[in-house]
Amino acid sequence: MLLLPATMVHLLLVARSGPARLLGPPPYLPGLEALWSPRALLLWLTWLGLQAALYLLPARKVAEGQELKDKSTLRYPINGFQALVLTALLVSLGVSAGLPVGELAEMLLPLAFVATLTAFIFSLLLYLKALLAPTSTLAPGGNSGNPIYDFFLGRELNPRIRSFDFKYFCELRPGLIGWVLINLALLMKEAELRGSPSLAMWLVNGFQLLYVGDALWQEEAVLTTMDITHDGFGFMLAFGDLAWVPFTYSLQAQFLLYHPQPLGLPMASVICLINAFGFYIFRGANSQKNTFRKNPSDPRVADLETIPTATGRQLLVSGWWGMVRHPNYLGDLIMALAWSLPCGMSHLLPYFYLLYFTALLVHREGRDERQCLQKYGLAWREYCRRVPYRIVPYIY
Ligand SMILES: NC(=O)C1=CN([C@@H]2O[C@H](COP(=O)(O)OP(=O)(O)OC[C@H]3O[C@@H](n4cnc5c(N)ncnc54)[C@H](OP(=O)(O)O)[C@@H]3O)[C@@H](O)[C@H]2O)C=CC1
Ligand SMILES: CC(C)CCC[C@@H](C)[C@H]1CC=C2C3=C(CC[C@@]21C)[C@@]1(C)CC[C@H](O)C[C@@H]1CC3
Repeated sequence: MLLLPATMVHLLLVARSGPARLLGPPPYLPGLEALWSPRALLLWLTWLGLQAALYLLPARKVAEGQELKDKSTLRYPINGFQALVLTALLVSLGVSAGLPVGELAEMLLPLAFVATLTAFIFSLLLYLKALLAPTSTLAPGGNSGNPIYDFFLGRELNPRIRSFDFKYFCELRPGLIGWVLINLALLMKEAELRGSPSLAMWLVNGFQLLYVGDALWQEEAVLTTMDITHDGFGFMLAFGDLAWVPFTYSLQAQFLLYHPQPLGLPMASVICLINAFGFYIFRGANSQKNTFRKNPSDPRVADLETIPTATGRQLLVSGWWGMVRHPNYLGDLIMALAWSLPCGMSHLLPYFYLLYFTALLVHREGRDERQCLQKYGLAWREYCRRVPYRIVPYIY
């Protein structure tokens, strides 16, 4: 809990330092005056308020989540993409009225600090709220009796006030949309400093906007992820969603602002192809599974080979899910590589996301395997026999 915020601050400091050495010591230790700013606090609270207001707007659809322990289901508004578009409109209006969005680039440190503070306070409130929650609403993990462990993992599965779902809100809105807004601010700052944004900055902005736009367009799919169906809402997700995502996922754009990299058109085209290839696998695999889970007789998936399980559900064993057991992770990792390549090969720092993400997905894959083995038993073993590789064909 201390190491994660410290790592984030280290990354922010190193990205703006001359040598930009990921593995070196931080260039300096920031004093409280560099971290604390009432303006950053006000900006951050306004941002959270705006995203909460957009969440409460009428949605194009209200989706039902997975069945809970007590056989009930929760309802979720599907209006994340709408929130992204409305935020973009508001930011465009602000920019045309002279709002200095580029200045955000200089406020990242105090903003990351207030986001971390918010995550700590929020997690504490969530922990206290869980003390009053009925046992049926608690998450399978995160209720060990060890307060530090439970504070980290989160005790309540879907903490809500009326229909406002805190975990679902945080997972997709303030952090994910904040990430692309920070990228945009870095792009505008670069244009201000150097006359126009570099090609590398355009690519990083474009690729990551595509990723975030896609996540919000496919918002309903998040309802079946283990974060929503299995994990409690505690410090790990609160900090991950509110601070880690916007301030470390934008590291490549931060690096480019302080360390401009030459990028020619031929190399840029190759990088675009790599991103497109990763996105094709990522989206293809995710859509195939989502379509199949919604309706196995859908003509787009009806011809795929499957393994029956004792639960009545089937497992896909051909198509994307017959290639490796987590084809979506493979696509995601290929995209992560494409986001770092525009930053050149001179530094390790822009590759931090790729390294961290590999570790996160390998760990996540292990967790998912254990849950699937528990859920599907012998059928899962048969699936593993038929599809022996986890993420990368013939390698892992
Ligand atoms: N950028 C980031 O920081 C992160 C991105 N992600 C991305 O989010 C997306 C969702 O990831 P995540 O929730 O981890 O995992 P998945 O979308 O891969 O979901 C795993 C679930 O899929 C179902 N499943 C597994 N194998 C099969 C099969 N052969 N046939 C049918 N169903 C199967 C099982 O659930 P069931 O059988 O119950 O349906 C399993 O529990 C991924 O694309 C991932 O890359 C994830 C984490 C972080
Ligand atoms: C702080 C820790 C080291 C780890 C925190 C993990 C979180 C940052 C991630 C856990 C699962 C996530 C998902 C996404 C973003 C990152 C977190 C919140 C997506 C929303 C990214 C876009 C994809 O299309 C869907 C993802 C679902 C899981």
